[in-house]
Amino acid sequence: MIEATEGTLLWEPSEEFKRSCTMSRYMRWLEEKRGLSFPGYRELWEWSVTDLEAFWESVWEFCGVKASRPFERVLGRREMPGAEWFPGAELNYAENIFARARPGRDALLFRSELRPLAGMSWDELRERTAALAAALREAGVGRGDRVVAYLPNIPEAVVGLLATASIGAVWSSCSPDFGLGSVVDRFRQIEPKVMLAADGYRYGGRDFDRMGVVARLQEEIPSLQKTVVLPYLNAEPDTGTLKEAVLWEEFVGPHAGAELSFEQVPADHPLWVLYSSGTTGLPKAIVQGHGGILLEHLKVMLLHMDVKPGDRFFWFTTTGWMMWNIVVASLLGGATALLYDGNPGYPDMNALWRFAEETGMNVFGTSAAYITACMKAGIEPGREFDLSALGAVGSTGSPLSPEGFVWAYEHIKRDHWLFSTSGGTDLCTAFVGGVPLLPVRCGELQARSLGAKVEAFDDEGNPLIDEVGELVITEPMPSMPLYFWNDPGGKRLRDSYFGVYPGVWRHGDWIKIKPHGGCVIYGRSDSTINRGGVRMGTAEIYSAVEGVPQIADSLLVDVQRPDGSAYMPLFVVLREGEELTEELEAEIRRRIREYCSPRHVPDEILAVPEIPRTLNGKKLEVPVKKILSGTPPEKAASRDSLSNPRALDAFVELARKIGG
Ligand SMILES: CC(=O)CC(=O)O
Repeated sequence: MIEATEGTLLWEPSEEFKRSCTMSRYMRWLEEKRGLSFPGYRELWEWSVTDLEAFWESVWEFCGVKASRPFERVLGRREMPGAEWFPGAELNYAENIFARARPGRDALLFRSELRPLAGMSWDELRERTAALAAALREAGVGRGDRVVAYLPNIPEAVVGLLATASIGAVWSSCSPDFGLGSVVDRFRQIEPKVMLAADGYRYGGRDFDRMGVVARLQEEIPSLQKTVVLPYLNAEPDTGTLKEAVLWEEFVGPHAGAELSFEQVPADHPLWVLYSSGTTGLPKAIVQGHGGILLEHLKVMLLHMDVKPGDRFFWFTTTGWMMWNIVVASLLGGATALLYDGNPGYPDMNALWRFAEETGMNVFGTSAAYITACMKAGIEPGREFDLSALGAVGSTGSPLSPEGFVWAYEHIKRDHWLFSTSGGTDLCTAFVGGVPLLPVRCGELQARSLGAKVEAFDDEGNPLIDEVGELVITEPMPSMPLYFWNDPGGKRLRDSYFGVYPGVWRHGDWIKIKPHGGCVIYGRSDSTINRGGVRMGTAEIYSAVEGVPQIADSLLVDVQRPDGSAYMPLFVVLREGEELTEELEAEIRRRIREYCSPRHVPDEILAVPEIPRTLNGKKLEVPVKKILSGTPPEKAASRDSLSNPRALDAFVELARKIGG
């Protein structure tokens, strides 16, 4: 039995592992080509966040970026917001993916509840991408136009992204289990020309026909000129109720055999739009660029996740989470990207471990919540499956508990590299996490990533070591948002990240940086709720819940229990004379499932007299979450800053009951 205590040494890379990892090769390359020698990772990291230009230039060179025009400077401007990366360069993200193609080998391996295990070779990926790109062009899509996808995590989504990027258009995806309202709130903002949509999907053995939602999306998004329907659930979906709709094969078929060409775009040309939603307003439509994403993803894949040509890389995700973009980025390392669409707990909790055996998976990435669920289910993947190819397990989404670390070493396999990693949608990367040269300690992320000057700040903006503080990034990173869509003057972007510490990125997580460089993340300091790979701001859930006539107000928090499991209660304030009946609860759950996502249906619905609010009317999500997690109420919230301090009492009482 290994003791689940934070800081316990769980695994050390062997000398051979260290010698052969790409990070070591990069260090040898720096010595040989740049005359730079570093005794260890810590010194390398210090250099990477100090001499930003030299570091990012070396990543460009070492990783062999393909560009039709070189950059004039690495950083035009260094300040945040507004840093300018690689001015002068012209390139294409998709071209860089295909530059690492391994002819005759599988680019993708996929399986879903509807499709058996199958591969797609690099040649086929190229052909399909070329055909779709040509079809999009013919449909009038050009540089800067938006193509959106309401597709599951299947090869067509990867083809869609690469085709869109190849022609310089802008990609954006939502998973088909997102409800109508969430998709409209995202896609309508960016005025797409074309939508690629699946007719439905299967999850946990149940079929979900989405043609009704697709029809409603067409009504709600007037900019759409064409909808391409992928028969995924049904061989012959009924497109009768749709306007300007065409089946996938009819759309791309006439372009079979087209040549794939790559529009050359500046580094800051928009590549895709990701979304992050908070407590108020529409989800932020975050725009990231070809050059910035390419450099950051090459760094993460090659140096931090140590993805090598021929590796089989998997992360359990949907197309509505940035980890899907990371899965696509594994192609930059020459890996085969593994895609899985379905319920990871169906038909039982071994579903993904079975997939790991079938595919000879080398890297198994998932959410901390999934590891905790496996632990609770008492499964024994290491005993039941041949995981001999598995070298690394990655965890993200929320902090992995010490028990989760120990479970992985005791029940997956003793000799593997478990990296817990953290970052987010806003940069589409992990900026704290895996380093193949360092040991794994229980409950810790190994280190801050290269080029990521992550610090813990106190309220006054002083850096902290060995104390919990706000996670900030004090130097620009290339994958930071170029801008938010529809944010003239950049006000919303500034308010979102730079409002607390001017010129410094405040991420919205709590972090402790330990003296030896390991980090512990304590979850969100804001109120985004990430469940099973679907990240949603509470504003969207409130709008679904508060649309129920009997509900006057609501509050949702996702609390992590000490054993790592999640508890997500929804608090509702009922209108005068109403009662929280079973029917009312069912209606609330139905609305959340349909308008937001099934993953955000609460564990429990509880009636409270009032929702605590700040003096300027904001719901007190973080303090309530802290109280329910066991923080003494007087430390969690200052009653003076509340408009209704008495409202806290119900939560303090509940915390006592659940032993928080
Ligand atoms: C890498 C990550 O940070 C993923 C997430 O939690 O959204």
